Amino acid sequence: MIRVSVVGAKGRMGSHVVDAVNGAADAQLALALDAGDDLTAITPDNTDVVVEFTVPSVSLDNVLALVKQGVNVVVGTTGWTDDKLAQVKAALAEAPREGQTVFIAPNFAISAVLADHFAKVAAPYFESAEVIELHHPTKVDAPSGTAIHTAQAIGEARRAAGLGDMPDATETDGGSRGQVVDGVHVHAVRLRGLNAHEEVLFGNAGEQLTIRADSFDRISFMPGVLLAVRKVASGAYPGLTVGLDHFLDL
Ligand SMILES: NC(=O)C1=CN([C@@H]2O[C@H](COP(=O)(O)OP(=O)(O)OC[C@H]3O[C@@H](n4cnc5c(N)ncnc54)[C@H](O)[C@@H]3O)[C@@H](O)[C@H]2O)C=CC1
Ligand SMILES: O=C(O)C1=N[C@H](C(=O)O)C[C@H](O)C1
Repeated sequence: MIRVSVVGAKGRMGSHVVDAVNGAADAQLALALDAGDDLTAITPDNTDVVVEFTVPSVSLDNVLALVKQGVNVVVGTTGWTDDKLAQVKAALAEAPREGQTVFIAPNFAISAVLADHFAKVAAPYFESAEVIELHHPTKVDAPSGTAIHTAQAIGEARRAAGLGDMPDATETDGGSRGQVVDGVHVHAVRLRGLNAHEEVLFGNAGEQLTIRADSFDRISFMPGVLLAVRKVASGAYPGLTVGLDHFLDL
């Protein structure tokens, strides 16, 4: 039995994770904590893997504290920058237990992970690429962590293929062209009724490729969360790993 504690357990994602762990034959819920609860209650004596879904402003501090407390962490919260990832790596280097793991996924839905992968494959073949993410209006961050990850993957693939800047004659822009992430324009839509959606547009003269992933319900993230919990509990991924693609045979 994998003993799983959930941090952010009262949130939209955390509450689904509590249900998913309770419904898994090989996992059992240890602690379910939320804002104001004492994180130091989580120790290797009661927990094998912590699942952290909180808010970008607190996630780094939670992860650093949990690493210091000797537990493995699966993180779904967004807001990760290179600087924050470097702090996690440094904390892991000083971790009290050998082989401790932090796993961070911008997105746990298989549709989103595959969309990201297909975008990486397509990127070298197109002159233009833009990312549009569409979410529920209660989301606090924009653009989404997934869209940033996708844009970075496209930027990296374009660089590796020796592609230059994308064609764009815009001379005046009051913000309509979106946020530029690694040379890729990213647009965020917030609309009542939506959950989590992403569209990647690729263009060449006379043709377009659209890759789209839709998460209609938060249950779509749960198989990925449980996969990550199992992989991390196996001890086969010491250190920091980012992206569910590492656990899929892509
Ligand atoms: N990686 C993925 O597949 C997904 C990631 N997300 C990300 O997960 C995060 C959470 O999203 P939601 O669940 O929709 O947000 P939410 O606002 O519904 O839940 C956040 C929870 O964290 C709690 N919290 C705040 N500060 C805390 C602290 N210091 N310690 C413990 N708990 C604390 C809040 O009280 C709340 O219950 C966001 O960053 C979101 O973008 C959301 C969906 C999928
Ligand atoms: O806040 C959300 O809902 C989501 N957040 C993640 C992100 O920012 O990419 C993952 C998914 O898009 C849902």
